[in-house]
Amino acid sequence: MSETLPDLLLIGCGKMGGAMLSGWLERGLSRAVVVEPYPASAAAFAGRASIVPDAASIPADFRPAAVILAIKPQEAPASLPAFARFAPGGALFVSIMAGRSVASMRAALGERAAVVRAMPNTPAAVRQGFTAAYAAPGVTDAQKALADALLQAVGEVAWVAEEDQINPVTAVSGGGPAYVFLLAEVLEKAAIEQGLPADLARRMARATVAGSGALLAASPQDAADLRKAVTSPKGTTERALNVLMEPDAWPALMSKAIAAATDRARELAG
Ligand SMILES: NC(=O)C1=CN([C@@H]2O[C@H](COP(=O)(O)OP(=O)(O)OC[C@H]3O[C@@H](n4cnc5c(N)ncnc54)[C@H](O)[C@@H]3O)[C@@H](O)[C@H]2O)C=CC1
Ligand SMILES: O=C(O)[C@@H]1CCC=N1
Repeated sequence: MSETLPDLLLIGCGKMGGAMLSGWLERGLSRAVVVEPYPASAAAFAGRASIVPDAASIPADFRPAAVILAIKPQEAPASLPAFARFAPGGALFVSIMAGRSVASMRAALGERAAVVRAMPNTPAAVRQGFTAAYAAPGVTDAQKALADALLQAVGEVAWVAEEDQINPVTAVSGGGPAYVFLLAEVLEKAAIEQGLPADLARRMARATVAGSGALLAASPQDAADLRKAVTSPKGTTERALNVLMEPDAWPALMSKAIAAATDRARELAG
């Protein structure tokens, strides 16, 4: 992997596109053009990337190696045709849109467009993301290597062999940070209910989630073993886990939640 990432065109600089751009800029990017109609969304990148409001304003001489599609999946049919002109030049389209299928993107970009579907997550902003990616037929080895380098620049990467596998990935790791942040929220609330001051509850919840994540990242042990290491026989944690791990509690709820999100990703195929 080269030290500096190649020229990129980012379409949509919202929460996820912005998170990835932060990571790429930190890593070193030769040139980035960002198409973002709402100036406030991209304001944090002024001076570090060229920000333009629409496809017509992209500098005529700009030849991006990759075009990152980071708009909402519902906006793709109306927005993508304006970028089809980059396909014949060999640009790789990397879509992070939930659900939106390769077939529907090629309907807008041209049937020969080289497309990778990737599903990152917001820890990419601190280069600790996880992305699973799928390379559509026709993507060359060099293009796949380019996508891999871009995605690795903001965290860990895995490739899947079947396009549909991106949909459960979207449910698990794409949305996963939201479930972890929800854990911090409900832990804080429960601490306050037990009489702790609000500022202490907030600090405890954040530090516990962040510290546990750091331990999990650093440890070769399974999550279950790290859990068991906290759980003294006949102790306090065991009492809490008896509630959380009842058959209709966390395990069943998580299965139901992930199935619901996977179904929604499939609905967004287009
Ligand atoms: N937020 C997340 O954690 C993740 C989001 N994604 C995917 O990333 C995509 C973006 O999601 P978010 O960043 O959350 O949404 P967002 O709403 O924060 O960002 C979308 C951005 O696109 C801009 N935009 C709209 N139309 C445009 C156009 N025609 N040209 C250029 N920019 C345009 C909007 O102004 C906005 O800033 C979605 O497809 C989503 O499925 C994927 C993984 C995780
Ligand atoms: O909620 C969503 O649809 C997007 C995809 C994964 C995370 N955010």
